[in-house]
This record gives sequence, structure tokens and C-alpha cells, in this order.
Amino acid sequence: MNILDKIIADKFKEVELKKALIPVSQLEKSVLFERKCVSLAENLKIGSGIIAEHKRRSPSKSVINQSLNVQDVSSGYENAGASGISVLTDGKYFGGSLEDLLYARASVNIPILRKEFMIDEYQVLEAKAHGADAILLIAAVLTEKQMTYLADSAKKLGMDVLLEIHNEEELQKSLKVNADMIGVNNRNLKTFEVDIANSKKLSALIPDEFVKVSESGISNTVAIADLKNYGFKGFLIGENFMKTDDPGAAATKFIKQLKSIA
Ligand SMILES: O=P(O)(O)OC[C@@H](O)[C@@H](O)c1c[nH]c2ccccc12
Repeated sequence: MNILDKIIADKFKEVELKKALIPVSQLEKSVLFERKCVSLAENLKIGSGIIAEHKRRSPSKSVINQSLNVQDVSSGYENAGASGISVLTDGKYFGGSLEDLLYARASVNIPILRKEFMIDEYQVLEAKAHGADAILLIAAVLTEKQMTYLADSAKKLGMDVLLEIHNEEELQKSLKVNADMIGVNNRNLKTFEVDIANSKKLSALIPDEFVKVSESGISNTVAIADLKNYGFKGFLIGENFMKTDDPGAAATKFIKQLKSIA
């Protein structure tokens, strides 16, 4: 079994357990359920385009940074001029939690993406109840029908949808889904190989109604200037910031440099 299949198998078990412990009616009682979401897709069009990620560890890199707290990282990213923040909530493989999402929400006003392996509507409700403005759907692990259902349920709650693809086949099955953004993952989640050329290759095939996002392996501003020429408006960056002692400062420096070459 590849790592992605393992993560998904574990996720099914986790969601079943959670459903039994915390009913949907309780999620809907969260004060955050009434909060009006801020559109990540719209924010990408008007700002720096950087979606800065809070990621403690990953299956590909093991530990990235375990010593920071999510409030400092999130407010650091917001002050740096990020257009949005991505918060990993998977515990087993990425060291994140829904609590991280809550604390991030309490620390910033910019849109927050719940970075999770979504397989069930229950997780969409959880995202809303913990202050997310957007959810991620990964085409590699979902059918067209599942993506349609999950996207529609997120849209009903006022959240944006970032649909992640890695190849042309995944793009084709995603085109009818009600997503706001299509993200090209430069990392193959099955092999962990990273290649930014993947974004460039697939860009022309993505219809204009979707905001284009390039994800993973981005470590310099020249790569972004290049990706902008291919129509990308959003750039998801995790490790490059998180591997430093001060991700907010790293993001500040990065975004300043980005502006200077624009
Ligand atoms: O740390 P990086 O290489 O900058 O990548 C960030 C982000 O794109 C990556 O964490 C990611 C992209 N898609 C995912 C799906 C699940 C978990 C994580 C991811």
C-alpha cells in the first residue's frame, strides 16, 4: 500500500470514531458556524498570492518544526502579507489538529484553508465549526461524485473549495466540480517526487473560471514570477517557511522580495 492509501484508510477509521463521539448537532452549535467566511480565491487575486502553511511534520520530510506555536506562526504569516493560511489538521502523519485550526482562527483575519484528507461531509462541517474559510479536496483519492458532494456541501456553508490535482486524468474528472480554485500539486503524493514543471505543464488545460494555485516545493521568488506567466495566482508554501526558526520573518522577507521583482 502506498502512503496515500494508508493515510486514507486511517482517515476512514478516524472519522467513524469522531462521528460517534461528537455528533453533527454539536458541531453546528459552534459560534464559528455563524461566522461569515472570507473568500480565499478572491483574496489570491488582490494580494501577494501566497498561501503560507503551518506544517510541523510530513511523511516525506518527517520533522520540519515541532517547537513553534500555531498562533505565532499564523499571525507572523498574516503580518508578512500572506493572502491566506493553510493549517494541516491531520494528526497522525502531519502532527496537526483541529485545535490548531481554532487557534489560527483566533489569531488572524485572513482566510484559512483546512488542509486535510477530506472523505466525508462530517469533516466539512468540522472545518466550518473550527473557523475554516476553505477546504481542500484531493482528486487522487476521491471520485467525481464524492468531490461534487463535498464541494457542494462546503459551498452551502459559505466556504471556498480548493481542488487538488496532480495529473491530466485527475483534472478531467474535476472539471464539473463546483470548486473555486484548482491547485496543481508539484509533489506526487504517492512517490513524494517534486517538480514545479508539473504546474506549468497542466496550466493551459485548466479553464479560466478556476483560480490557479501551484502547490509544494516552492522555495524562491523566481519560481513564482515564472509561474505567474502561466496564469497562476496562488502559491502554497509550507516547508520553506516552516523549516526556519521564525516562519513569519521568512515569509516577510519572501513577500518583500516578490514585490521587488514584480
Ligand atoms: O511544504 P511544501 O513543499 O511547500 O508544500 C506545501 C503544501 O503544498 C503541501 O503540504 C501539500 C500539498 N497538498 C497536500 C495534501 C495533503 C497534505 C499536504 C499537502
